[in-house]
Formats: sequence, structure tokens, C-alpha cells
Amino acid sequence: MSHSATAATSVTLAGDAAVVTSGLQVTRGRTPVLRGLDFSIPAGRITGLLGPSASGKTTLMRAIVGVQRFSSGTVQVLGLPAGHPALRHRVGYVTQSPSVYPDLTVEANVRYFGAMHRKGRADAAEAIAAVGLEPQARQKTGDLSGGQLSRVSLACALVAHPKLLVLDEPTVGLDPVLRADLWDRFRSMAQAGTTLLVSSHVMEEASHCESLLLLREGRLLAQMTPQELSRRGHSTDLEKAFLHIIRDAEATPDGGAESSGTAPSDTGPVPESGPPLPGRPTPESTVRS
Ligand SMILES: Nc1ncnc2c1ncn2[C@@H]1O[C@H](COP(=O)(O)OP(=O)(O)OP(=O)(O)O)[C@@H](O)[C@H]1O
Repeated sequence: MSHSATAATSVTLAGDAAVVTSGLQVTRGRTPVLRGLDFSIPAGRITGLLGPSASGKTTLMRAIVGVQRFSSGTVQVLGLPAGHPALRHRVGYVTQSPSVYPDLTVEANVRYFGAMHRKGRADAAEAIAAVGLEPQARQKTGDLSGGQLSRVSLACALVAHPKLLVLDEPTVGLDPVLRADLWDRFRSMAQAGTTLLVSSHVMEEASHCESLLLLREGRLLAQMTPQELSRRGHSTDLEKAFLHIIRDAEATPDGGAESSGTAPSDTGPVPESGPPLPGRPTPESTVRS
């Protein structure tokens, strides 16, 4: 067993797992993107999904929320296959590109998405306050800054009170104060029982998470706590620690992957795929290969 494989088992799962993948393989175009992932995400915690650009973070998130075909393996979300219709009101997904209607006000956008989940005015107001956009509530979304737009998108997901919230780089473009506020918000959501999966390029943000999935080239290098990352990577600087782990993995014969599989063929079976998420006005809301 490789060093990283030992680390991969070292996060203790308390209670139920919100997400469980087994042998997950995804090919996009002709490129094998996820190469056999086996892991669990603990319920009611913040799990960070970290890895270099193009390591497969977005693809993995898409598979979890049910908008990504996979070539083989399984993904269980809150006890159901990813993309199951019963998950529509229970899983929230915020993509990297804000998916909101620019001609509507912030409030109208959030109320629109809230209505799809049978949520009303008070829920919308709460979600807008949670992302610090009360002063902009009556402004047209198209007139907002990039960081504000991202927060509208987040509010549109928060309004549904999802049990699992999947966030693709939610803090990009936010100033340090807003970033800290958002992490506080994520922490209190987790304390209230929400499971959060948050991707980031910024290793410093790993310290806000209770569990980390470290991806590289479509393989799971390790699943560990930030403290373990620091210890195993021999640095309190998590970026340096991650680099150390990557180099360590490169030095092992199997690349240090927690699990790996044969790259699937383009024409391979598609045992499971899910329906689009409802109501997201974005091309992300289609199941694609
Ligand atoms: N629609 C697509 N068709 C073909 N290949 C794709 C498609 N989308 C993504 N890929 C490839 O899949 C790989 C993983 O992409 P993905 O977006 O999942 O990575 P990521 O870790 O989220 O990257 P980043 O941090 O830069 O957003 C990349 O090599 C990318 O080029």
C-alpha cells in the first residue's frame, strides 16, 4: 500500500456518508478525466476538493450532482443514485460561471429559484442576507460586479436549503472579508447538518475544511484532514504540503493514486446518467459526456 493510500483511509466518517463513489470513471471527449475514484464524503461536514487545474474537480462535481455521464462505477448521493429525481430538492450546485438572469433583480432571481423548491419571500431574503447582498437586492443582476454575481448564484442555491451543497470555486473574485464571511456561513450550515463539497485552487482555504480530497490527473491522491496534510506534507503552509505529497506520489510506482482503473473507451457503457438539474439557466444543466 502506498503512503497516500494509507492517508486515504485516515478520515474517520462520523455517521452517514452523504456521497459514496465506487470505481468512478469518466471520459470527456477522448480524454480519460476520472480514473477510478473510490471515496466517501461524510455528512454534515465541509469537504474540500483540491487539485491542480484540469485534475478533474469540476467533472467530479458534475458526476455527483447528476449532470455528467460516467463510463463505469457508481455514485450514491444521500442514499440514491446521482441524478435521481428525488435529489432535485436536496442537492444544490453552484458552477464556476454564475447562472442567473441578468435582466432580473437579485431578489427576483433568488425568489425565482426559491419558487422551484416551494420556498417563499422569507427564504429568499435570508439567502440574500447570507451572501451579504441586502443592499443590492433591488438592483438588476446584470449591473453587478463579478464577485457580486457569484454571490447571487450562491444565494439561488442556498434558498432551497439543500442537504448537499456542491460549490465549484465559490470564493474566486471575493475580497478577504467576504471570503471569511462565506466560510463562516459554510461552517454554520455544516453545523446545522448540511454537507458541503467545495472546490478550490487556493490551498489556504483547505484549512476551513474538515476533510480534504486531493485530486491529481483524475486520481485520488489522498483523503485527509488539513492537519494530516500539514503533517504528511511536512509544512504548515498547505500549498507546500500539497506539493510535497504530489512529489511523493510521483516517486511511487503507481503514481500514489488511492485507486485507479483502466481508462474507459469512448464507446463504453453508460450505466448511469442523471437528468438535468431543474431550473438552472445554464448549459451546465445538461447531461454531457
Ligand atoms: N466538455 C469537455 N470535453 C472534453 N474534455 C473536457 C471537457 N470538459 C473538461 N474536459 C477536460 O477534462 C479535464 C478535467 O477538467 P475539469 O474541468 O474537471 O478540471 P478542473 O480540475 O475542474 O480544472 P480547473 O481547476 O481548471 O477548473 C481537463 O483535461 C479538461 O480539458
